[in-house]
Amino acid sequence: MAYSAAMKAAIGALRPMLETHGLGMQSPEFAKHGEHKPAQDAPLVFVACSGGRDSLALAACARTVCSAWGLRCGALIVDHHVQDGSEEVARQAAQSCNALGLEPVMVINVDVHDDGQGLEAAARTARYAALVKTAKLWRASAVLLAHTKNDQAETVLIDLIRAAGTDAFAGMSDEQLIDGVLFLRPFLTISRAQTTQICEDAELRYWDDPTNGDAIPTDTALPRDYPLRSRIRHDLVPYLSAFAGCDIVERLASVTQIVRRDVSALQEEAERACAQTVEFESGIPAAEQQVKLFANIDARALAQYSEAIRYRVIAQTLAQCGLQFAARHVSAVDRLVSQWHGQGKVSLPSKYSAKRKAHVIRICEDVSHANRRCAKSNRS
Ligand SMILES: Nc1ncnc2c1ncn2[C@@H]1O[C@H](COP(=O)(O)OP(=O)(O)OP(=O)(O)O)[C@@H](O)[C@H]1O
Repeated sequence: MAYSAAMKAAIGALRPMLETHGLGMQSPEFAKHGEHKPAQDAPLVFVACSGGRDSLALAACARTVCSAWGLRCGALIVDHHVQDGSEEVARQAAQSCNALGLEPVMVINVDVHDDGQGLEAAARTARYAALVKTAKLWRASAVLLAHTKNDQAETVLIDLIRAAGTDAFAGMSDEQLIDGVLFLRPFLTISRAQTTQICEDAELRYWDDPTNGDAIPTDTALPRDYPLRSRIRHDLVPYLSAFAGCDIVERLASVTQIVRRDVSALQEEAERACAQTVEFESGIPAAEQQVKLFANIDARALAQYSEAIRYRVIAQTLAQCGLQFAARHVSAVDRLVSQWHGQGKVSLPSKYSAKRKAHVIRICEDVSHANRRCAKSNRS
């Protein structure tokens, strides 16, 4: 395999991230250069591979690093069956991963149900569920995702368009625990041009998703029915770069690194505040329905915190109750905390509402407020 500058940069990004998570060299005997056969019970790292340039480049780099350090390295390819020819794309991706020497290489078929969130979001939900399930089954130490610096910049712009608040500038995290499975994004400092170069150097045949709009000339705007991410990549990013006279991907990606530090400090404080002021309890499940979570917020205790922390605690609480809420719901609940004058309940999505009685704000289904006995809190 050719060790181009792009490959060296990508491996340089991957190695410290694996080491940070205890996935470094498995034995001093692996200090010698070259490939080493991992022990049967060596930690297993999976690459989530779509067959695109980014994840095939990651597969090549991960296989190189893992075989040098005595780690096992496999690939998970999810076939969503939502596009024509997806079986062939998955088959080709599996073939490339096998040829690179990854093992095991698995194609996972998923059913995508669009319950109103949109096909793209439904596919993502199904994909992560499949990755989590398989990673657990194989007791994998980590699943690597190939989001690049370009994906990061596009994510910031998408979130800004959707008015996601401060966290929009933080972009994606380079590590994330989902249902107990560690997901790592080692390529957030690597560009799409670099992953393309790695694939070309290694003669890896990658697939370009037609909805990315790569086939449409750069001077023609993508039709509005293309995914937002594709339109941002194809139209907005080049426009912003030309407008600002700089590489806007580079700028946005470096902003995320700065903001992530601040956001994680705020988030840690919010989690502490949440532990001190919110209690969750299970609602009574209707037949065959999932148990719903209700919450009791100690409004007097929460009022001691700054607005920034209060908003995070409330947002976190609503999210944990499984609600798809908007910013206006958070500020309305906050008014029960910070501008309390005996006002009525705040209506929330999914037939939930928030109602304050004495110093306790109870968040539950509307019908359950009626059954509310005096909400107890062990704090006064
Ligand atoms: N079908 C899939 N199977 C397994 N992993 C996937 C799949 N789709 C996406 N991923 C993982 O999620 C990452 C981000 O997905 P996204 O759809 O944003 O990227 P992509 O354009 O498909 O990236 P790539 O160029 O690697 O294919 C991918 O790089 C890959 O690691």
